[in-house]
Amino acid sequence: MEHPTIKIDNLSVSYFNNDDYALDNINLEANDGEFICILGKSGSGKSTLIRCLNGLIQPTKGAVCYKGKNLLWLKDEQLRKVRREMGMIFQQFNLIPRLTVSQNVLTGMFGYRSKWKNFLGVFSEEEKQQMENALKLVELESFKNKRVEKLSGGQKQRVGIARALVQRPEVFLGDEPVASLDPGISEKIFQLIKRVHDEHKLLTIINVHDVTLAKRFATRIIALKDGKVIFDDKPHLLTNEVIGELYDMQDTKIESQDLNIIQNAKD
Ligand SMILES: Nc1ncnc2c1ncn2[C@@H]1O[C@H](COP(=O)(O)OP(=O)(O)OP(=O)(O)O)[C@@H](O)[C@H]1O
Repeated sequence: MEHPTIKIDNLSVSYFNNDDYALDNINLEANDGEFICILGKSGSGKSTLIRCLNGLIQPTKGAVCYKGKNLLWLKDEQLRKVRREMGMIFQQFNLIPRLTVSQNVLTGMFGYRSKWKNFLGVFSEEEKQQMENALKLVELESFKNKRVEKLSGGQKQRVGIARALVQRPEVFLGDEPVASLDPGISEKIFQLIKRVHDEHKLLTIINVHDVTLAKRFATRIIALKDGKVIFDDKPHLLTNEVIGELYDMQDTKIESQDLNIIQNAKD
């Protein structure tokens, strides 16, 4: 039997092992080809959910399964393999600032190589070619010898995408990847993520505050409120009423310009 790429069963997470749940009984399946955006107010549980998907956070109750395997049951080596198949980008980029663009991208291959090769920093011609291809896709070939600390936020996120790409991922995760970027740059980063998604036929799951971006790029939107899923459907079905409920604006008539205010109101 074919398993869903990701299946979440009765997932709850409490950071303090008490009744205060960051995620409260989540159930969902996600499959290759889906471009899922997770929406929700600050503190609604978006980051917690995305970090459960690759085992960075463990469930307090319930299970996260990747291709039919419960992450909790995997041995360290198996979990490393799963993580290798899940490229991830972050709000603060998580790059190594003093290293160059190409060195940062090459670190994305570490999961495929021996420890001593990583320690010595020796890469084959094929690996270097993979790095060049990824930099070409994110249009940073001419920056490859530049230190990452000298780059703009948008360029740093493109390095993050290239690093995730050389992992040869099957799942692409983003934890607020555009929250620190200007709207125009955010749009470009989403276009790039969509291109990577389409070319590699990935399952993409991205946390985002920007309702407009989510509606434009996602094939499915999941909305979280207080750790619970309150909407899980196609973007065009995300009505202003649901958006109002999501952001506690039920009594306000939401006009399209309000979406810009919502998306910029992080806290
Ligand atoms: N490391 C942690 N220790 C304790 N509580 C945490 C931790 N991380 C998150 N929480 C709590 O869990 C809840 C969900 O947080 P989470 O970061 O998942 O939400 P979020 O929707 O991603 O928020 P934001 O948009 O601000 O990043 C919040 O109440 C938060 O305070």
